[in-house]
Amino acid sequence: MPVLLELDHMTIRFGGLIAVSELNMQVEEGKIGSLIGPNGAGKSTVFNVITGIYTPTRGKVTFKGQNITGLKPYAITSLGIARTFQNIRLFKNLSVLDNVKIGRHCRAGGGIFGALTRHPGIKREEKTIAEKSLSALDLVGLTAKKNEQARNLSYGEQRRLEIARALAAEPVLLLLDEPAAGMNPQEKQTLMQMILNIRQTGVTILLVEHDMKFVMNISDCVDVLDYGCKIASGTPSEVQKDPAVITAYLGKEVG
Ligand SMILES: Nc1ncnc2c1ncn2[C@@H]1O[C@H](COP(=O)(O)OP(=O)(O)OP(=O)(O)O)[C@@H](O)[C@H]1O
Repeated sequence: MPVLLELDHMTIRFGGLIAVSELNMQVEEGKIGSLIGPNGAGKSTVFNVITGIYTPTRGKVTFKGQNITGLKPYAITSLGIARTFQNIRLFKNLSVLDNVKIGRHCRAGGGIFGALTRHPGIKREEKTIAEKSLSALDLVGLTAKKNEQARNLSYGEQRRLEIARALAAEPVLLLLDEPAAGMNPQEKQTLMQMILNIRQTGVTILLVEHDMKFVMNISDCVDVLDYGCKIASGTPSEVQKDPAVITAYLGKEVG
């Protein structure tokens, strides 16, 4: 499969701390990749570099063959990378559907003038936003709750709503930061099926996740970070057997 995302010797420092060092990593089109590692290993920092929140100190990020290093977050989103965050970031007083529509803003071109004048192009655009948002809700199984206030959803549903919002941007690559955090086993099962369904639609997925069972069950390939350095990379079964990974997770079960 062609490589969709590539990090080439990506390094990022915060003052004296090297948070990620010389990271080489690839995500192939159509795959589910995972980035794992103990607390503070640098996983979220990698997501923040890919999405343009941080500019790497050294190295390069390539997406669909284009160098995206140092581009602004909105530019990266409009090229086709969307993400969710570790903590829930919903507008709790808005409806479920409106929360998803917000995720679509990067694809909307009408601007404030068009919105105020109710230009016909804007009406068409609003129709597209509604349709795309509804299909994102369908993918995460929340269609029936579209008119509910986000605050009334269960925890697992709120996390799925965040994924729908990211999907509304019609990403080619979806980054999920600890999607299973805080979920019960039933919610994790639903989430896993949902991620597989999203992949079926052609979206490539990269996740950061602490739940090893979840990672090992769903991933095509796994990269392991420890103290900002990549210590292993491979299929789930290769990574689980890797002595460096076992040492990094000493005392914890990998898989
Ligand atoms: N903006 C920042 N300024 C200074 N240091 C930072 C910043 N962001 C991250 N770090 C540091 O970089 C290192 C990597 O942090 P990061 O959050 O990427 O790890 P992580 O693997 O995602 O951890 P966790 O699993 O706990 O979320 C940590 O030592 C962290 O304290």
